[in-house]
Amino acid sequence: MNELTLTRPDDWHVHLRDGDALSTTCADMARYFQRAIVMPNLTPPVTTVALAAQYRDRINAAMAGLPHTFEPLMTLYLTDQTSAEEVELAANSSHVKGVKLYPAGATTNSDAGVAELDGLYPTLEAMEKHDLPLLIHGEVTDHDIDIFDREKVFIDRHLAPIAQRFPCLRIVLEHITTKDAVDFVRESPANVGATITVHHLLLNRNDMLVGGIRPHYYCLPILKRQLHQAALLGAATSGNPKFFLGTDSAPHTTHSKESSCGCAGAYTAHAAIELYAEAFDGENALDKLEGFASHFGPDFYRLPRNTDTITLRRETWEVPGSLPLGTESSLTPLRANESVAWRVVSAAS
Ligand SMILES: NC(=O)N[C@@H](CC(=O)O)C(=O)O
Ligand SMILES: [Zn+2]
Ligand SMILES: [Zn+2]
Repeated sequence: MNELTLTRPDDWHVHLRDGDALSTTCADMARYFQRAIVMPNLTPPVTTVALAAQYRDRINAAMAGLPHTFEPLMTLYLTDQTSAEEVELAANSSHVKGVKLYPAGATTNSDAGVAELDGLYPTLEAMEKHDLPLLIHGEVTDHDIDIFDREKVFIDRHLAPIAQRFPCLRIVLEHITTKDAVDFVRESPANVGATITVHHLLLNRNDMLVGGIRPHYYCLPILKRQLHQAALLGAATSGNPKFFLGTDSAPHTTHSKESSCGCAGAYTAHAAIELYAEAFDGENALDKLEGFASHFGPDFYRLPRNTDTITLRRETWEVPGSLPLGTESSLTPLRANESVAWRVVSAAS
């Protein structure tokens, strides 16, 4: 297959950042995605419906003048202080589509996250009652737990009990990286789903660490061994509607990643749907891309599927070595100075 037409896709997990950065992060997202679930890990974090509305306005303002715009779907950052009233307000708002749980210290800008998960139960009860999805960065932060085991231990210690106690709560385990996560989600009821990034489909820890350390492949949860990558590819291309597209495109300046203590996050928004096409092509599963990229996400979030299409063609193009991040900074995108095998040739609307 050399050409593929899909319902226009959406991205169910992205970091757009704020301020000046929005001018480039939004433009990259608006290339082909119609909607995106926007992560709330700003400094300070987006903790209320009012702050989310202001952030959405800044995103929409940054898109003025673009040929195509996308619709930002906002999220709240869950803290020990998130009240049942705020949850109800969010559920009744038109713009907030989920609440994001970051275990304190688990990832970039998660210092305000939750330290004691048991204390959250009244908030989760309100979310279940008002049918507001819980989105999770699923890693424990205990110092004695090896970084490669943190997702599995989170599932065993925290996610399994939460899913059991709140059987009607819709849960998205974000950016899954292990066979353990695939198995947990697959075996859970239909209210538990997962997003999968394109970098976790295309790479494993050997790509990051053999022959030299590649800081632009460093993200959290960290790339795992090849058997986990294979399980993710299997899940994404299975046609199971529990698994859907979430890029976790997370810009950091080149300078802050190429450092003695580099930041976690991979930038993929410049080539996201094209790289997913490569990953699915590698599995001979291009026929499964549309479900994963364009159908299962809106179905899970109970939003309408998009009605227009994009067309990809097998055609090689080069990714620049550096891209602007806002007007002042630059970042190193995934595949910098290398080629991508698929290109979008038309986006009808
Ligand atoms: N994935 C990452 O490595 N980084 C994300 C945060 C996150 O999604 O955990 C970021 O905001 O930079
Ligand atoms: Zn995360
Ligand atoms: Zn993320």
